[in-house]
Amino acid sequence: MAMSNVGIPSRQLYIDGEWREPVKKNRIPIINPSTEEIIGDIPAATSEDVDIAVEAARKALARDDWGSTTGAQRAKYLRAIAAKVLERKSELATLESLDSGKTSFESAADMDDVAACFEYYADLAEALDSKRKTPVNLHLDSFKTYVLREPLGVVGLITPWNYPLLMATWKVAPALAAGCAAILKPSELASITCLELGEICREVGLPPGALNILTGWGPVAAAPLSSHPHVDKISFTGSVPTGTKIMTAAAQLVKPVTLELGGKSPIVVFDDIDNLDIAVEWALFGCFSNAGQVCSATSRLIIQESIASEFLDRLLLWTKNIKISDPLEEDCKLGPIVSSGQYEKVLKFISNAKNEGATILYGGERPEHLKKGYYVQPTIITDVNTSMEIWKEEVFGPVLCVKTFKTEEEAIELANDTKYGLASAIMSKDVERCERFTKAFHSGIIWINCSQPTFHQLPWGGKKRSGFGRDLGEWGLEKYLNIKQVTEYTSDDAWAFYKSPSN
Ligand SMILES: NC(=O)C1=CN([C@@H]2O[C@H](COP(=O)(O)OP(=O)(O)OC[C@H]3O[C@@H](n4cnc5c(N)ncnc54)[C@H](O)[C@@H]3O)[C@@H](O)[C@H]2O)C=CC1
Ligand code: BAL
Ligand code: NA
Repeated sequence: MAMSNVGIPSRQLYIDGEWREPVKKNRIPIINPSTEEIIGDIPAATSEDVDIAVEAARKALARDDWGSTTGAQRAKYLRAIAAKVLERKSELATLESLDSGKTSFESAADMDDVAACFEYYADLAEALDSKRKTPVNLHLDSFKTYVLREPLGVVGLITPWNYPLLMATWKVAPALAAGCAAILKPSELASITCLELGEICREVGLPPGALNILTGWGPVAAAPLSSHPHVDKISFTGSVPTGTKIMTAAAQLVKPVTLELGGKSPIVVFDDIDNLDIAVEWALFGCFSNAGQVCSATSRLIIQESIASEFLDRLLLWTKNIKISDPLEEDCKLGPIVSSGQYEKVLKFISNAKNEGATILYGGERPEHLKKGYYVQPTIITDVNTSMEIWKEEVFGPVLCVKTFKTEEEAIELANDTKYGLASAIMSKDVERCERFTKAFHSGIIWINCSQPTFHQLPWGGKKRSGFGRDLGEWGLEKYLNIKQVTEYTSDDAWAFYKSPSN
């Protein structure tokens, strides 16, 4: 087994710029999914702590050191955070792998993305200063008008475990760039690196209360944010059932939400591809990277019948070549599933598929050489029909299901045959066909001749049951802004709607 010299820090809740013990003093064990061992614990916040954090956030907004900052001043904090993340990159990446089971290569890439995302929103924060006040010309002499972009207020950011620090950053960086005060609630399954973000904020001198980090159980530590009268918005990434609960609670207060809820994304492969192996590798990466625990995983392979057999043969060879091991081992390409609960869920999806009549072409079990840890082999399932659970439901594990098609019409129908709409991929060298599919796919993200590359300049989010609103890019910043119109009457003349009593 790969050994790590990195110790697990023992932290409290990060509230008002300092570490605070939760009011109820409870803690939650941290489990390393590759050993199934308890390696530390995190504080478990309750509604009492949420109230304290919300108050700290409100005070930060009311104080000049945060509430009156310019975008350029906030950019300095964001850049300092990015620099600290890079300084601690190797340690943070190891912590991410120990907590979530991510391969060390993927954890290190996440830390680079985290730093780059803070840098990107630092740029946008600076650019916001010139857009803060935009005059609007009405072609009327009697009015002067303008539009202000202001921080929306106190925002609740509820994030998942599949990219723990990166998904938090997709929300924290733009929220701080906008000038909001935020309360981050990471997933109880992987919170270590998000707590370290608290230490980084303390070290760079981020004004107290601008970012508060509460770890704990979802229904106890996160639900109170959705129903809190002084939380102005919720931005959430996670499951559909939890997204529904958050939206229901927020609706009672007409609180805006953005929801990123995962999917069952298709990858459509045509027989005109130039290079089979290149397409095979994208199909593999699209479903097995991060052990398939990716909201945008292209977990439905829809392949043209004429090349299906050859494609599957190559896919099998590539799949057998994937190194499954402790995520800290060199060249590991598939680590464990994040938790025992998720592991059991993935295995159940596979056994249900078998019981419904599908064929497990490869995998489906714990790898023989790994006796401990929540490992599942990369799994390829064929003989799938569209009424099966494995075709319809998000597995969130390394499980690819395969269907074939003959015509373009059939391919698009299969691709869109899902309640979700996050991402869709097409592999074809026919440029016009790719354009037709770009238009026909019902999703927020389109990949052409690839699957999964993600850039923080581009909007991220879906439609249908995958949710609404966008993270990343300028769209990821806009949602944390209040758009305020200001209309000033500048004429010396009376308005003269009513008859004046003095005439
Ligand atoms: N869209 C995505 O990126 C993700 C999708 N998922 C999907 O969700 C499934 C279950 O994973 P979970 O960890 O159980 O996801 P989840 O949706 O329950 O957890 C995500 C976050 O929501 C919080 N949460 C839980 N209950 C809450 C409530 N009542 N109110 C407010 N926040 C609450 C959790 O503490 C966590 O921080 C996965 O198998 C996968 O299908 C999971 C993680 C990420
Ligand atoms: N590339 C990843 C984003 C997600 O799974 O949410
Ligand atoms: Na963990």
